[in-house]
Amino acid sequence: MKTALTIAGSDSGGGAGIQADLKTFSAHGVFGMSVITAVTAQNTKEVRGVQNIDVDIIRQQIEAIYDDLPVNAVKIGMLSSVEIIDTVSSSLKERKSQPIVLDPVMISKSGHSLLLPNAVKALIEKLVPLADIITPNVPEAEELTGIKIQTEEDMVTACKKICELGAANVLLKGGHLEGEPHDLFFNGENIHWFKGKRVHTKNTHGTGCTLSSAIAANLAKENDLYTAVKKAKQYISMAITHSLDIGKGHGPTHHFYELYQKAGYQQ
Ligand SMILES: Nc1ncnc2c1ncn2[C@@H]1O[C@H](COP(=O)(O)OP(=O)(O)O)[C@@H](O)[C@H]1O
Ligand SMILES: Cc1ncc(COP(=O)(O)OP(=O)(O)O)c(N)n1
Repeated sequence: MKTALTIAGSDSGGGAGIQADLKTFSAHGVFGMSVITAVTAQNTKEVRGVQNIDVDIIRQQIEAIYDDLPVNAVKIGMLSSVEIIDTVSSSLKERKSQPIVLDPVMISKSGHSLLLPNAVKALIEKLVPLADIITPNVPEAEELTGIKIQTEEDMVTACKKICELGAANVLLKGGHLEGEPHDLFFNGENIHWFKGKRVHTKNTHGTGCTLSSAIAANLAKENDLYTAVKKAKQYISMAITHSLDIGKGHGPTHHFYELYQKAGYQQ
């Protein structure tokens, strides 16, 4: 069985973070492992509190996994401080080889900051060059590049700038723009649009986490990067189509393996 590791924060409400990642891995038939970097007190409406995990225990979690278990792909999510970014990047550098998907989590849908402002520079310098692909949403790409993104042309300009920052590949998610949710893939040379159809629902909590961990799961299963993104886009579209109307805020994406099989999702 293939394996994937998520290095991210815990969402007590189960819709985003580590919980969304592990559900996504399972739905792909991939064995999931986790390194928890922060615990959030969160539900579909709000983030009430955040407790970062001590960097020593973050390092120990990574070492415990790599000293014993195979890791076929890694997804990085919420790493909120410079210290945590330094710890994770230096530990992963030592362990090389596996593909890394970086979701540069900055702010939750409910508006809570999940990355300290002084940590953006560390994310760019330490994590971006380590990743095989980075998957910012529009506000995150704006923060990384300083470019205001309002159109698909702006997305192209921002993707190119993110590659200049050292990213090998970029998937800039278009969910925050008006119109259909088209995501732009740029590999440093060519662009490709992964087109979506907007599902008119408020239940989109954890969409970014779900997409990035689906890419990681598909990479763990030895798909090439383009195919991994293509399948992940199919997966997130279904996960939003069948999202759950639970909680009083943004309900979560849906992750049942049988549902995806019935809908014809090609694993
Ligand atoms: N309402 C929607 N219907 C269909 N796809 C969507 C919708 N909202 C977002 N997406 C897709 O979900 C993925 C996550 O996008 P986005 O919401 O922009 O990221 P984030 O959760 O990081 O803010 C992208 O592939 C995006 O195109
Ligand atoms: C613990 C934790 N990590 C990441 C996020 C952000 O997740 P995302 O998939 O971008 O979903 P929304 O917050 O935008 O719904 C999070 N909320 N919590």
